[in-house]
Amino acid sequence: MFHVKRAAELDAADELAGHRKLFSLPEGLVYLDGNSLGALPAAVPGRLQDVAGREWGELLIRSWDESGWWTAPERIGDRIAPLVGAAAGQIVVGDSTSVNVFKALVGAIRLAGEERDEVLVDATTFPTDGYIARSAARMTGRTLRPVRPEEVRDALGPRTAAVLLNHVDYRSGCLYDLPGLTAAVHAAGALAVWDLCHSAGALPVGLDEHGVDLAIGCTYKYLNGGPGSPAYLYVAARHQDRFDSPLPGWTGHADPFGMTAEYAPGDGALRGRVGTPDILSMLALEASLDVWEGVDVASVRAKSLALTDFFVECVTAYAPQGRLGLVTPLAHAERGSQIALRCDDAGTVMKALIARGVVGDFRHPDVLRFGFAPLYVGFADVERAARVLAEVL
Ligand SMILES: Cc1ncc(COP(=O)(O)O)c(C=O)c1O
Ligand SMILES: Nc1c(O)cccc1C(=O)C[C@H](N)C(=O)O
Repeated sequence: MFHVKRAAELDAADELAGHRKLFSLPEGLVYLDGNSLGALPAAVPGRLQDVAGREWGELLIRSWDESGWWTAPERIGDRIAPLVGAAAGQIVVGDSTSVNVFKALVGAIRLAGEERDEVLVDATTFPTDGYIARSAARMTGRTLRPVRPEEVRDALGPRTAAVLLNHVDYRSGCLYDLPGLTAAVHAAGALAVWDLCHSAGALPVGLDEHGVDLAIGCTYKYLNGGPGSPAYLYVAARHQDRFDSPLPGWTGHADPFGMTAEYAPGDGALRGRVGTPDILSMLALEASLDVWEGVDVASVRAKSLALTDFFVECVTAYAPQGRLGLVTPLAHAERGSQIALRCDDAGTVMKALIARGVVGDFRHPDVLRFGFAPLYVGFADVERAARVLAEVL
């Protein structure tokens, strides 16, 4: 009873509580998987109908200009920029995260110069980053060295060209020290490339403030862009002139409609563009970003920590002793916006939870993962999730 009452008090005091009505969520569902696929902002279906019916159906090819389709990648990049602490003109939206990992890492290796022949990658990373890093290193004649994030500082040296790191680990929910690690990478004369998939929209990133070189992230998690929504690429302004994309497609050309045989890169963020933007997904993302109007990322972070603290508190109070192990660090400075719990039969437990209306996910081999999206998850949801988890166990 204590935790039910406490949840009601916390919800009553929650300044972001009003944002939940901006989302379409099934009645009675506790959705704790916004770190994999964010919920649907209620305004998106109407906007998509307009894009398909009027902009595509009626205006047809005129929409590239008249509906602003052509400039959508940079325009939407500028909408994402304040959420990750970047000034305008440094982010371009398009392609998948995997493709942007490739652009960013090869771009960073090229910026670092020929004499630096080693690339460091987080050994515990979400697999696609590791796969792409291996290929990027192979193609550029560098050696790939996978290291655990805590080993990065010792691994840096005069050979290091670039380091690809995750701001928040997808499995453990561990938040890494982006300012400190970026500074260490710079002290070694290398470039830092950060994957923001699990932090953007959940906590302050401070790309400009901390001097990050390049970054990428998806938009379908805490940014609620929808399944397969395009990812983004950040190239710090100071690197843009020398950023040499390994995928120099025609839409990143200085004069795309000049259709010249020679490639001449465009200025600024648009140099990160490749081919024709995926307009339907991109404009769904643009509409979904309206939910951030007037939202301060610091208040999102404060609520995220309160939600995750409360979840740990409820699980500790309700769950049978010894059945669960906490994977995510308790220290706020080391925690993203998810709680990962180790449990022997995690796969079966998660299926049972989902059947009872509490959606999280299972990650091999034994992790129950719960993501807390502060714009639409409340404290009563948290209490219910912990209670149902305890019942299932
Ligand atoms: C850290 C990280 N990088 C990359 C990806 C995915 O890449 P893509 O959007 O290309 O599927 C994910 C999750 O899907 C992720 O968690
Ligand atoms: N991107 C995904 C997809 O297309 C299907 C299923 C899941 C995903 C994910 O986002 C996985 C996610 N990056 C993770 O943290 O596990």
